[in-house]
Amino acid sequence: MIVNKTEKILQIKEVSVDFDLSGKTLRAVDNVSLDIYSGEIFGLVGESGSGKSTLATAILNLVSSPGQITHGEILYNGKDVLSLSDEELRKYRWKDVAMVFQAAQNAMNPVIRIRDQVLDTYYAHSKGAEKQILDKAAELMEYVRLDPDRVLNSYAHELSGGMKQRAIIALSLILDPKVLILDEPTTALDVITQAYIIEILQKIHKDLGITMIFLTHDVSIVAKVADRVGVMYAGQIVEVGSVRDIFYNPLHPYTYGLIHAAPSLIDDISNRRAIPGSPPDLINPPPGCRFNPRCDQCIGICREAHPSLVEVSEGHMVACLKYNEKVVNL
Ligand SMILES: Nc1ncnc2c1ncn2[C@@H]1O[C@H](COP(=O)(O)OP(=O)(O)OP(=O)(O)O)[C@@H](O)[C@H]1O
Repeated sequence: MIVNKTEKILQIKEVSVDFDLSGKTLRAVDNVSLDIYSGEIFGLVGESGSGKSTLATAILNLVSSPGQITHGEILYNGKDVLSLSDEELRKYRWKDVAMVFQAAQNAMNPVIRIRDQVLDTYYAHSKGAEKQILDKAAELMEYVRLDPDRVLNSYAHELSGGMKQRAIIALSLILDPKVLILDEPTTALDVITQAYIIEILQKIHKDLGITMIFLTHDVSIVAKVADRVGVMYAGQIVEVGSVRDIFYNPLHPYTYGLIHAAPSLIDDISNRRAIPGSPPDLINPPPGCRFNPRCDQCIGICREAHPSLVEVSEGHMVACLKYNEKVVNL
């Protein structure tokens, strides 16, 4: 797949999302700016609670109470997503940008057959003849290597976890979205099924030219599939770069820690190093760099000054005071 680095299909500009929790504000996404290029696979990695899912729901303008997008702009092909009418939003979701939610298998409707879930989804976002929609659903089921007759006539509980996940991926493609967001698409599946689903997603990407955003805490998946990677920590983007930049030349101590904490089957487990401590409470994050309490390279200024995201080489950006010019020159 050729990535067109000049065509930004999504532009996320200084977006913040707050959750109002009994008078206290939890900022789950803090001033995030990110461009997604047409045709790429973008991997967004970070520990649980770093804000990946919240950012994805913001892209769909689907943040629900007590959450709210409190700042910023999201553009899809230049169109302002946050000011779309309800009708425009219905079309935008699924037709322009579709999302496979985390643990979506468990959220399938247990009392209707998959074929009816396909039709319900389709009619919630568009119009069409039933036969045509079901023919297309059958094609997509075959595409994800499921038996269309069997699956379309099944209830969710009649399918294995891996089959349900593939059925949901097929369903997410029913309205030909241009961008597909996958939130932990392989979590809770065994490693063989994980590899199978990743292979199917890579084929979908190659054949359909669809832009994909993978949200995951599993850096090994991202290393395998992504063109570019964004690293999130405590609601902020701390590093963005090509997969090569991130895995061969990680600049942020958190990125380095995340990569070196990941278990590998071929590597000696004793080489793995867990990142000490845990992510901060987002209601009351530490001043300065949010990673400073866990960072082995922390210097005094890191507890006071907030690092901004700076470009250190083409397309490789990092938010660490070591790379902020004024601080480096101190
Ligand atoms: N509906 C909600 N109400 C209150 N707080 C929320 C809500 N949804 C998310 N949060 C908070 O926002 C922060 C970011 O959560 P989010 O689910 O976006 O992270 P994540 O990186 O996707 O993690 P995970 O992979 O575990 O879902 C967390 O502190 C979480 O507790």
